[in-house]
Amino acid sequence: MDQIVLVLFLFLFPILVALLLLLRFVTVIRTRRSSSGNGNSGGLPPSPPGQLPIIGHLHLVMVGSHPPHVSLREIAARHGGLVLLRLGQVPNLVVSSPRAAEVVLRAHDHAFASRPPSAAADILVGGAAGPYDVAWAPYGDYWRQARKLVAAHLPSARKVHSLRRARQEEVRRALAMVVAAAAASCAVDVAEVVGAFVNDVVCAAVSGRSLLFRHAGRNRRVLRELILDNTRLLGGFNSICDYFPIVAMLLTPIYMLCAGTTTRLKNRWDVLLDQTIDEHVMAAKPLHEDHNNQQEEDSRDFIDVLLSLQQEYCLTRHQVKAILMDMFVAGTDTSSVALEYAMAELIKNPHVMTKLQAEITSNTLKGQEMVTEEDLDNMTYLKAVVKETLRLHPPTPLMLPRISLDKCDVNGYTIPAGTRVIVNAWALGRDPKSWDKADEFMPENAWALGRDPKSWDKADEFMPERFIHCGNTSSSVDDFKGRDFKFLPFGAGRRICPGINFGVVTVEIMLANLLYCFDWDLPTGMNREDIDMTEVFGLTVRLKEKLLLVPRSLRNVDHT
Ligand code: HEM
Repeated sequence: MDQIVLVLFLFLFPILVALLLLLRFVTVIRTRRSSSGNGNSGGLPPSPPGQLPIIGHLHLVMVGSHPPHVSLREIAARHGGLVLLRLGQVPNLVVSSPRAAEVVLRAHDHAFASRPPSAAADILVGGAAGPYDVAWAPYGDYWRQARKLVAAHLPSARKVHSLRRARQEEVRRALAMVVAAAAASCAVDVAEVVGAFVNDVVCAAVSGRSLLFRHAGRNRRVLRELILDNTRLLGGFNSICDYFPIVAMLLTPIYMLCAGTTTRLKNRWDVLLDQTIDEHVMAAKPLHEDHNNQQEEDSRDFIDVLLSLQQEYCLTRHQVKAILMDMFVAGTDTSSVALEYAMAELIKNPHVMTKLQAEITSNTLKGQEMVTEEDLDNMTYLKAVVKETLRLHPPTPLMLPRISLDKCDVNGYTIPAGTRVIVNAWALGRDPKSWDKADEFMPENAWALGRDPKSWDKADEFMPERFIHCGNTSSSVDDFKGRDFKFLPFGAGRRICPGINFGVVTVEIMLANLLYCFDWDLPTGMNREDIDMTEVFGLTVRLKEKLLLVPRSLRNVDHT
């Protein structure tokens, strides 16, 4: 098989290169005509020099020591908040300034409400009409229905509230892992503790009655692996098929090989999802006549809800599985990454940790063994710490890609229909023009001229206080709701994350308890400066090196 692929590759490669060069020639001529025809105004946004034949600007994003969101910020610093990059064959509009983000995500919300085609999503969650989940579905009737269904039943404020007891149980279970390490004076791998916790919280909400994925066991490990593989395949710039669609079409055998990895992943998902759906079907109880029975409604997990609405929404099993996969992937990795970064920043900034611990302790009844969700209401500093973490480390730094449905005008530039859009949420959160004090060091017009990275210092600092105005933060999720375009960890517009309430409360309750029950130190011999914040890029970013911290118990937690 490998030899056949090689022969085909050697035979087809020269033809392919010739075709791509021809295509490139035609594109350059068309681009020049379009720019000269429009003059400065109404032309395409600026593009950095250094575009290469065939790969375009791909090397500027992919090659080098920085992950793509950092490279893209450097490009923006030199060429502006709106830049056009040709990645492979595909034009990409990179949005890195709050003003440009507001025009794209608010003024032209409709034009940019779709997702670009993704070869991996087509296989993992796709059907005849494209992806059948919510996150990758193209804008249209199917997406509207699926999103309505998800938003009304899983992450709605009422449902999130009804799940608080289950969350508290999962917090207790996670704390037990830490208690054991504290008793033995051992370091814990923070990602492992918070990853297991978030996994169990999401599983409790999605497939509550089923223990298939929950708690230590093989299936939970498998689920974790599947989620990581999904974020690797769906994120980033490594999908040849997405950036070279003609290559994918012409070199079918190679395309099949690329697709092989994704198909194997999809098959593994199918086994787990079919098993848990079957389990639910077998155990299904007829719904009580009285559909308003709140208790009964609250006790149903998301799979119960999906199955009961399957006929009304005309959902196939394939579509049910696509939506479920979305919930596991979108709900799990994002919150656990946020928790890990929060702990990393707190250990690097001990004065913040001390202040936060004082606030948590003073807002929790004396003698109470754990913080409850009711206690969180008055913890303004905790909410500021979570916001500051998401500002500096948005778990999906480039959000999810969009595509322009129609030709439109953005800040005087013409954006052709079919342009992919990358919003760099990571760069928005560190834009020194937007974030306190950083402006002191900047001449007003420096953005367009390029800047000395040294002057990004303050915007790069972890300062939760910047979210506290007159001793108060606005309600926990207000700043996240996509109205403030310098801070978009959950995106904005019609495709904004529907899981904000769910994600934020999951992060807040776990973080509060980790700091209420324990003091945290670095392993012996390690200094704060030794903490390696190098990131691994994917749909979500994560720390490359394990964050190992030594807990010391502050109070007894009954974890039996
Ligand atoms: C800290 C936690 C989370 C973060 C930082 C986060 C971030 C994001 C971002 C940036 C997007 C893309 C928005 C856009 O294109 O404008 C998104 C979409 C999405 N998120 Fe979240 N998310 C989190 C938690 C959750 C949870 C808990 C769920 C579900 C239980 C969820 C479900 C989704 C779905 C379904 C979409 C796709 C929305 C669409 O395309 O219409 N997320 N999320």
